[in-house]
Formats: sequence, structure tokens, C-alpha cells
Amino acid sequence: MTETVRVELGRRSYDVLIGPGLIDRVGPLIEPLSPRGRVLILTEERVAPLWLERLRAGLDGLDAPALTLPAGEATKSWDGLSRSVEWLLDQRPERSDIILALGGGVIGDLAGFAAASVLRGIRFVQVPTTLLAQVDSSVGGKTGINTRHGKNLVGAFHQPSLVLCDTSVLDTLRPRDFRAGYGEVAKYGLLGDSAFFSWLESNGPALAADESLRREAVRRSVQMKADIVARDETEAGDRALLNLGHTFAHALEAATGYSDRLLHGEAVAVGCGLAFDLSARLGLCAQELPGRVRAHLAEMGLPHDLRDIDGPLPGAGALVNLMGQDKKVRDGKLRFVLARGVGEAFVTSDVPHESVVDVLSDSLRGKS
Ligand SMILES: NC(=O)c1ccc[n+]([C@@H]2O[C@H](COP(=O)([O-])OP(=O)(O)OC[C@H]3O[C@@H](n4cnc5c(N)ncnc54)[C@H](O)[C@@H]3O)[C@@H](O)[C@H]2O)c1
Ligand SMILES: O=C(O)C(=O)C[C@@H](O)[C@H](O)[C@H](O)COP(=O)(O)O
Ligand SMILES: [Zn+2]
Repeated sequence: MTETVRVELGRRSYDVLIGPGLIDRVGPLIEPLSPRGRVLILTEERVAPLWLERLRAGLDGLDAPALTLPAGEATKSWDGLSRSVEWLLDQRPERSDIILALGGGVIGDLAGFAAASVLRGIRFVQVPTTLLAQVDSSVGGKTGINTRHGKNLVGAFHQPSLVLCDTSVLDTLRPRDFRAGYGEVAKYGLLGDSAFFSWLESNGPALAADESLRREAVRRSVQMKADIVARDETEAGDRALLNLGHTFAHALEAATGYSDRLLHGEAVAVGCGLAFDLSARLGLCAQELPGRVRAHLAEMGLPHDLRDIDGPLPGAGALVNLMGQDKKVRDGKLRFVLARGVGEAFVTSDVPHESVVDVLSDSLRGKS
């Protein structure tokens, strides 16, 4: 059973297909995009041994050279970009070729940026292999890399031409990577769909083992993202809601060196807990709401407080300084995505500095 969500962006509209077994049909599915072109695959060393040959078999004999990069967030870097771009140029690409990203959000963001840059833009297809990439990073066209100045600070909006979310590919994910992806799934319910959050409270623990529930979670997440992106492709307004928890998350990822100490989805879970703490502290939402959010994140095995992060962290003041690298900063003021309730997020810069420091200090309390 395959579900389709359409991302409506005029002549750059595209489909997101969701269901088991899509990887075996990649050839016929991408053929209409470029009947004569080649497929240039970017992937990484953990995904390639599991899924590359299967994908190639599904390409029905199409010419499809592949570059296999190191796994992990450090690949979403200048070094990863230059290796990708130089390899793509070695293949003597033409504009009728297609770049195919086979991997999680790291490969998707990197390959998308390479696709935006090579020959000033080649079409690309996302075959996301993590829960996070299926529900979030493969859709919407935000591509880019991290630099020493911060997370995702160099990149481009470059929409894919097709997204193939094969839900059976998630079977090989390590449990920790599945849980991290769930951080972004929970985010959707928290930011804009309280019925979805209630559904997740009932069904979240069963998702990892049940393909049809997983497909439903991916479909609802992708549909919400597609609607938001169609309204606001380049984040002039509503799209910033997708950043719930991220002002905190990106600072924490910088503080932990973009390493396995804290995965992006885990940082988002901690950030969502803190965003609800801040909302309650400012009297915007009910005082018991952060407890409800945390109870669900904890049930899903996700961190939700700074004291849940192993190893040393900077103090509250230093974390606030790191938040200053955020793209939502306006006139030097931090902007946050806060909430009046579950599913009722909004963007505001009306947040006293001391309240942010207090929330961070509380969350650090008891940290060893
Ligand atoms: N562009 C966007 O809109 C957007 C949205 C959300 C997140 N992101 C970015 O996405 C990145 C995080 O993505 P991620 O969580 O997918 O990380 P990732 O790409 O590093 O994948 C997580 C881990 O899973 C492994 N893996 C991938 N697929 C697998 C599979 N099928 N079986 C077994 N192992 C597999 C990878 O090797 C890696 O170790 C971050 O850089 C984040 O900033 C971007
Ligand atoms: O697609 C978006 O818009 C998002 O904000 C999705 C986020 O989950 C994602 O982490 C994104 O990469 C953050 O973008 P940034 O522009 O805040 O770096
Ligand atoms: Zn994110």
C-alpha cells in the first residue's frame, strides 16, 4: 500500500510516496523525470552495505555510479561538500542527470546542496532511509551544511523532484536512531496537531515494530510539512513553526560538537521540553503541560532535559550565546517557537533573557 502526499509549489511541485518496497521500484518511479539521464548516487558507509545494491537492482540497469561517504553528522561539512561536488564533476554530469540521495538527513541535506550547486542546479531525488529523513528532512528543500559558526548556516533552498519513503528500509535502523527520528514526529503534534499528538501518545511505542502505524505517522507528518512548505517555502512566516525546539537544539548540537553524544532528533526532544518549560514560565500555557510533553518523550526513550545529556555542557549563559547563531534572530533578538497548548505553537521575540536563563538553569539542575 503506497500513500502519496503532494507538495504544491507550482511548477516545482512534487510527490512524496510512502510505503513498503519502493526501493525495488526506483527505476520506473524516476524514469518519467529523466528518460535519458544517468543517476548519480550519494550515500554513506552504514547505509550502502544494507541498501545500495537493492536500490541498484531496482534501477533496472540504469547507469548509476555511487559515492559512499563516512556516516555521521561530521559529513555535513565543507569537507563532505567538496568531496561530493568534486566526485559529481568527475562523473561529467549533464543537466538531464539526476542526483539521488540514499541515506538519512545528513546525506539528504548534503546531496541536496551539492545538487543545488553543481552546474547551478541539477534535479535530485530523495530516498530517505531514517525515520527523521522520511518525516522531515527529505521534504521541503532545505539543504546545507554545518560550519564552525553553527548548524545549517550555509545552504540553499532546492526542492527535490521526487521523494521515496520506503517504510521497510527503516527496519535496519538502530533503536537509538529510530527514537531520535521520533523526536521530529512528536514535534509535529506539539506544534500544530493536538489530535496527532494524542494519537502518538497511544500509538508511539508500537511504531517501531508495526509498519502500518509507522506509515501512518510518516504520512501525517509529511502532510503537515507539505502544507506548511506550500504556504511558506522560504520561511518568511509560518515555516518557522517547524523550528519548535530547534533554537535550543541547535545550540546543544554546537555545544556537543555535532557528535554522537547528541543526535539531532534527541536535541529536538530536549528542545521541545525546554520550549514548553519556557511557555509555562511565561504563563502562555498550562503549568502541567511540560509534564505531559516530558512524560511522552520519556516513554519513547528520548532525553527531554539538559541533565539527560551525558558529559559536560556549558552553563546557561554560554548556551544562550550559542543560540545567537540561530537564523530566526532579528535585530539581534532571539526568537522562539513557543506554545499556548499542544498543537498551538507560535513565533515570538518577546521573551525576557532571564526567563531563558532560568529555564536552562532549572534543566541543568542535578546534572552530574
Ligand atoms: N533539511 C531539513 O529540513 C532537515 C530536517 C530535519 C533534520 N535535518 C538534518 O538531518 C540530520 C539528521 O538526520 P538523521 O537523523 O537521519 O541522521 P543521519 O543521516 O546521520 O542518520 C542517522 C544514523 O542512521 C544511520 N542509518 C541511516 N539509514 C539507515 C538504515 N536504513 N539502517 C541502518 N542505519 C541507517 C546512519 O548511518 C546514521 O548513523 C541533521 O543534520 C539535521 O540537521 C534537516
Ligand atoms: O524544514 C524546516 O523548515 C525545518 O525547520 C525542519 C527542521 O526540523 C530542520 O532541523 C531544519 O534543518 C532546521 O532548519 P534551520 O533553517 O533552522 O537550520
Ligand atoms: Zn530538525
